[in-house]
Amino acid sequence: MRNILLISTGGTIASVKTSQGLAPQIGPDDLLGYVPAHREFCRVDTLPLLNLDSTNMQPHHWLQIVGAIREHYQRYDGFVVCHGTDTMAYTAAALSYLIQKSPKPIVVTGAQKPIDLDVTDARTNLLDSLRYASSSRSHGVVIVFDGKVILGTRARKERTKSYNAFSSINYPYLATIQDGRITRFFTVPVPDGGPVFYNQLSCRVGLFKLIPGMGPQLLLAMADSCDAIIIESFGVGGLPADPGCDFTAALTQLTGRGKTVVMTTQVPYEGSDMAVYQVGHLAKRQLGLLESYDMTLEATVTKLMWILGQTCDPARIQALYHAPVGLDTLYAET
Ligand SMILES: NC(=O)C[C@H](N)C(=O)O
Repeated sequence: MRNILLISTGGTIASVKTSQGLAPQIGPDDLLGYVPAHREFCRVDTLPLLNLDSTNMQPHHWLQIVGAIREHYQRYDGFVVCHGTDTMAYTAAALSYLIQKSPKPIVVTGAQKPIDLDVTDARTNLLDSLRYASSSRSHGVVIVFDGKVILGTRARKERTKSYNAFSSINYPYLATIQDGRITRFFTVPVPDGGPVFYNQLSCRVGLFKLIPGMGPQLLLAMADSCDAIIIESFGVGGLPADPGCDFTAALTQLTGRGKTVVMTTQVPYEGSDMAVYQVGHLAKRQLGLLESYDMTLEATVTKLMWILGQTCDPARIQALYHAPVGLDTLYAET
């Protein structure tokens, strides 16, 4: 029988109704009490780590989760982290950078409805997660939700209310879980030499979402508090150069100040490719912008936080950014 550590951090799964709306109050022992069938395939210990609506989840909380997994890594075969859905994709991506090459599974899960309701997705999600974490064929950071297994670097919350809240972006689902049966579509090889833990992040990463008519002033204002700025542009990625809102001078200024600037897209699927159009080509070739290609925004943000936690050397930042981690990108730029 496999030994699993269940770590609770709050979220709807652990919430109860209060006069001010849902608030997380159910601890991990009680969560486990709702899924007695887990006893057929695993032994579970519990760790009440945090009690947050995931809107309040901060990078220092990610480091706390990593610290807990690191401390108990040798003692358990797998880990299940119960988490709110709102920022779950960020946490799963952050854990994928902070715990690399893990031969043991680290499953992040949650629910759209509290576990104490009669009609809820919480019990299925928790039981599926324990089952996936109990398999010797599982490893690395994943989200298990609504019967799907999604790579930690590829998840995005796409629905605010439905049970099928999460999608895998620009990458197939690893597996489905239905009626207790895991169907694996392919096996991601376990990298040698793991696990590798990291314990530093930088919060000096910002996001600038472009809308028509917006000038570069706000972007420039971000420079004081950010070492890396992600520009969420249109289509495959480009920068306006209209005389009324020309971004060229602002970008030259930012990169001249040593800022890392990454282009990503507002379009949900298929990613960026700045070389396609003149509006992107110039920014990439002349202004030295990086781009996210097929990476999710969540992965781009947390990868930059992880990189800036280690170095401020531009060449090293670029090299780390372009090196795929946890299959976060299928593009390798040299
Ligand atoms: N479904 C949920 O878990 C939403 C909740 N607000 C959270 O992210 O903590």
